[in-house]
Amino acid sequence: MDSFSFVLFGATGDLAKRKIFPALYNLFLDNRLTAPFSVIGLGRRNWTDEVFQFHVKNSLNHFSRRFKEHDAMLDDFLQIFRYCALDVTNSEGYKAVHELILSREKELGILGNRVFYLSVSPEFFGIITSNIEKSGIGVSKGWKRLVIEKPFGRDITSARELNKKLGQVFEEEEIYRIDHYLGKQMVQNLEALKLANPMLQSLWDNKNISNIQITASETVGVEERAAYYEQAGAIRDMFQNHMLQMLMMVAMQSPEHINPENIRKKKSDIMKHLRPLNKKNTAFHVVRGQYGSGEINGEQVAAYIEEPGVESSSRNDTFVAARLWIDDYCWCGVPFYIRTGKRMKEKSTRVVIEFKSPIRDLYEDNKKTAVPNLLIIEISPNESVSLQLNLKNPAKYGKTEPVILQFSAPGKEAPEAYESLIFDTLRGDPTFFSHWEEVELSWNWVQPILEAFKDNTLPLHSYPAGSMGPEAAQQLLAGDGFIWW
Ligand SMILES: NC(=O)C1=CN([C@@H]2O[C@H](COP(=O)(O)OP(=O)(O)OC[C@H]3O[C@@H](n4cnc5c(N)ncnc54)[C@H](OP(=O)(O)O)[C@@H]3O)[C@@H](O)[C@H]2O)C=CC1
Ligand SMILES: O=C1O[C@H](COP(=O)(O)O)[C@@H](O)[C@H](O)[C@H]1O
Repeated sequence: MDSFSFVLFGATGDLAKRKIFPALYNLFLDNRLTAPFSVIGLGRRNWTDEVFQFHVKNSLNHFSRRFKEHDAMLDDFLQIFRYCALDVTNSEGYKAVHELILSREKELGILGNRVFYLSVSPEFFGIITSNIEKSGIGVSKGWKRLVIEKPFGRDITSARELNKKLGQVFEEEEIYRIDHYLGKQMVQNLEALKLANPMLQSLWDNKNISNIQITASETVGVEERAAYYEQAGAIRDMFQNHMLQMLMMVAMQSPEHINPENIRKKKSDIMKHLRPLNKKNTAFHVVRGQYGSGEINGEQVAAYIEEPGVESSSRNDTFVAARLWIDDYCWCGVPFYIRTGKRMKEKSTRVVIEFKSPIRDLYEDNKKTAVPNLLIIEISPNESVSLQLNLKNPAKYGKTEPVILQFSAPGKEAPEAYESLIFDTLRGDPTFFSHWEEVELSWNWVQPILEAFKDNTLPLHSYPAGSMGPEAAQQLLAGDGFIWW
């Protein structure tokens, strides 16, 4: 690993304290940050280095499971942090940032490699990159990398505009677009599951698979994010990015050689073969929902339209389900079902692969008890891979019964998503970041849905909080002879 400066815009904000500082700390504790490095936090608040270091310590106390008071490693870690007050819209302010970066590079022997991490509202992405260029802080003897958070635009037009702005300062290879789902160990494992297991690889196609389901259900509601969520809805918040990224990871063909370029190409190929929606057929393939009041874990919760900051007339989507078709030789004829929603029955992100069921024909007597073979990949929170098989139970006179073989992945010890994504940024591995081509193709695919939602040409189904979404989402599969697993 090279030495580097980590310049964090939005260092006083929520994401920095919850995810970025704990991720850096874990990497530090694990000796994965071996070369000299400097962290420079930026925000509008008038903080000193000491106040900033105290803030980082507090964040670790709350959000890092490895925090220990009075730890020598902790003290060493905090000493690396410096703070500079900056209003990102004021180009003059970048001079002080530049001086601080240079003086720390000199002091620590850092070779000019710089990460610019934009943990700020996307409205600032353009102005910050332009000021990085104007101020000269992007010019050094080393490499430069830009890390940005979602949302990347709010539709195809704004995403293209944003990308054009970033492209004036950074090359595509220098831009690391975070989709934290790509940092989850089980999403990264989707690739290995196929590639390292010829048995599964040989079954991964339309000859053997009847349908694939991807679910991300959450029990939380809109929380304190109504201002953002009212503009986003489930379609922009989860579907366009996390859900489509998981689809690409599940469906992509194995490249001959594993490298970031080949993986990206294979992922983009999936998006290129997604059958496009249009105004007429969107209602047939997409279900829009919004939670009503209900009960979750024994507690009564309010309807979406009663949440603070939400208009009582809001028709925003808190649930989306869709049927997608990939028109290529491998997946032709296999429906992919995707659903995501807030205030659902359980917190679970999972991929279920349902295999075709010849057993029903072979064992007439067992028609009612035999189930299809399922490969269930639980992405979070209980990382695991399970296989549902049918076996005869001698205690029940040889009746066939479903049995589950399960492997539980070591969730707690594995690096968290941000840890592995920040580490990949530092070592320059873009495999698990969203490439512009994938982002553009994703926006392009969801665009008719955005328009249908805006024009209200799709019904808005209410679902009780604590359920698995509206009945219409069940019907989406029932019409094809399937059920959600
Ligand atoms: N929080 C989360 O869990 C997640 C967040 N994200 C994304 O991460 C990004 C940051 O989100 P989050 O941390 O929640 O946001 P916050 O509102 O908590 O923090 C915003 C940060 O931006 C800084 N800021 C705002 N205006 C200016 C300005 N004019 N000049 C300089 N700094 C400014 C604030 O500094 P100060 O207050 O000191 O001015 C603060 O540090 C967003 O893009 C968000 O969509 C993505 C996934 C999850
Ligand atoms: O990006 C987002 O993801 C979270 C869900 O993430 P998870 O890692 O807990 O599955 C979601 O709650 C949030 O609305 C969205 O912005």
